[in-house]
Amino acid sequence: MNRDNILIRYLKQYKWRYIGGIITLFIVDILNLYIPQFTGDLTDGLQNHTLDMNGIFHIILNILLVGFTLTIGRFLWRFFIFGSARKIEYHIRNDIFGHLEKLSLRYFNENKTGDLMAHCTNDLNAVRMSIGPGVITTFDAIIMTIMVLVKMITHISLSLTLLAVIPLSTIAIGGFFYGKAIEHRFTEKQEAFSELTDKVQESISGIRVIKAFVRERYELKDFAKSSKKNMDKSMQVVKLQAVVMPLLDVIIGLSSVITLLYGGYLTITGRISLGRFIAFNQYIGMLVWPMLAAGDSITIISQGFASLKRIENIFSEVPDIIDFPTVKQVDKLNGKIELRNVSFTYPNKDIKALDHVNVTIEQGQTLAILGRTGSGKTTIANLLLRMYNIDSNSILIDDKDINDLPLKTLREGIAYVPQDNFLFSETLQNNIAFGANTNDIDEVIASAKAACIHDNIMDFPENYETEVGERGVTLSGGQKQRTSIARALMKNAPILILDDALSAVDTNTEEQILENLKTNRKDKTTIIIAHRISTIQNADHILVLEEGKQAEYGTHEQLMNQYGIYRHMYEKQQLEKQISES
Ligand SMILES: Nc1ncnc2c1ncn2[C@@H]1O[C@H](COP(=O)(O)OP(=O)(O)OP(=O)(O)O)[C@@H](O)[C@H]1O
Repeated sequence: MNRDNILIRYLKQYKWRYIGGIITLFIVDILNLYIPQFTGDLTDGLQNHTLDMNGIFHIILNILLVGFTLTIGRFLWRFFIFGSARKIEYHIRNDIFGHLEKLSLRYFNENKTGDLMAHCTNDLNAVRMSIGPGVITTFDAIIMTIMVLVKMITHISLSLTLLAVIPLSTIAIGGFFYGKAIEHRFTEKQEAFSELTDKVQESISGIRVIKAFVRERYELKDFAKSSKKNMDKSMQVVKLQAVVMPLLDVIIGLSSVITLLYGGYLTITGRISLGRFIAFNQYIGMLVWPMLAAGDSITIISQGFASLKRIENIFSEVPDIIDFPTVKQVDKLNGKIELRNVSFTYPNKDIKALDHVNVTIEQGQTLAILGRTGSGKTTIANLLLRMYNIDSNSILIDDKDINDLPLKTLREGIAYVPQDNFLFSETLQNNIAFGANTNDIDEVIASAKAACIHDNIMDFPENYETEVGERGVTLSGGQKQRTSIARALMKNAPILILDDALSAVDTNTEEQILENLKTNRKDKTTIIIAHRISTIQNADHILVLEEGKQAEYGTHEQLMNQYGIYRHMYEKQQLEKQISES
């Protein structure tokens, strides 16, 4: 979708409203032209004594009627065009969000949250301004200019009108270069704003760390730097406007002086009447606005284009984790998993996160993954969830290549407890029911009981209605972890992945949760990533990773007999246990 297509697609949807708005604007501008004509007729009538009181009332009535129609017309074009611009802004914002949701983790690893937020707020605002006030100002300026010129030529004098056109042409030429310059400066201003938004977002999210490390002063300095950059870039836009706007005034002033001089001469020499001279002055006054508006509309539209280009960058990002053409019709998973010689390197990294890993788990079995930090455990979870693409026939689920499974079926078939236990700023009930098709409180309670968090929740004043704050800040680490387990259990998926999900619970609770899993997840597959051998020793298969490589693989007994890393870890942990108990 290129930049023109984005706008045209949305504008097309509202074309009748835009056409209605522009026609109304056209009518308003035509009617506007009659007011100078009426006042001119009034002046001539009074000067030549050709008007009686009835005639005066008649002209005033006409002015009032035109005034009334103008009021309605102005309401209508505002309603049509400003209303459509707001609606288009609403649609683009939703579409950006929808598109962002389709993009892979790679995109979010490479792009900052604050930057994306700025696209959805500030840039969209600039686009709305260009398709609302920008459109109105441009059309109004063009229509008004043409009409006034026609009226001046037909009603007053061709030579006078030509004098008025000369400054107009300089504005048109200058406007082109001004537009380019303002678009460039505005892009820089929006980039600085993105950076600033990102700084605010990151600092507020990390406020606990900032306080704990007493980095408030440093952060403030850093923030002030971003804020200054934002101000400087805004000032560059303002400076350009500040130079150009008075120049417009000068051009307009010069044009008025010349035309007034020449118009005065024509009146004195009797070539035009006094009434026409007055009407002409009013027409000149009516040309001032379109000329000023030309500056405004160039600014607004150029800024809109600069922002549209930035928004277009999001839309042009093609989602890379999608259903491939080879996708098969599969509605649900059973739970057999096979990793065949899996090797994987993260985008923009040289080191292999996984290196020739081979694992087979039948439906209903449990696989435990052990290994030092950074050995590739979470990477296996990422690949099973297809957060990143992997070569065909490396991972098979239910004997089918993972790339041939519909993404929806795959992710619906896996319940995942991530390491960071992210919770939404919602009630506990809604958080636990997040991935399930129901919000039923009995099911929520059953899952919470299985995750050993129910008793804690019942101690909260509002029980399951308790709001957990942003990212779950009002809960302890262990409570967050068990809520996250409850959320995964409630999904009741054929495959469950627990990524270091029992690290913040004591050994008794851990045992209880593992026991509950055994009964609740009979015939369902479970992958447990852990550091404690006590967590995983009953698993059907144990995979020990070392720098992405499959160091050991087997059951507890088999690995104990190998006298390798696993046995070493086991003995070390046993010793630690004995020391802590003594
Ligand atoms: N999004 C990413 N982009 C680039 N490299 C990554 C990314 N995530 C992880 N890595 C790298 O891949 C390797 C394996 O990371 P992974 O998260 O799988 O380790 P892990 O065994 O789960 O570690 P831990 O026990 O600390 O959670 C590490 O070297 C890590 O730096």
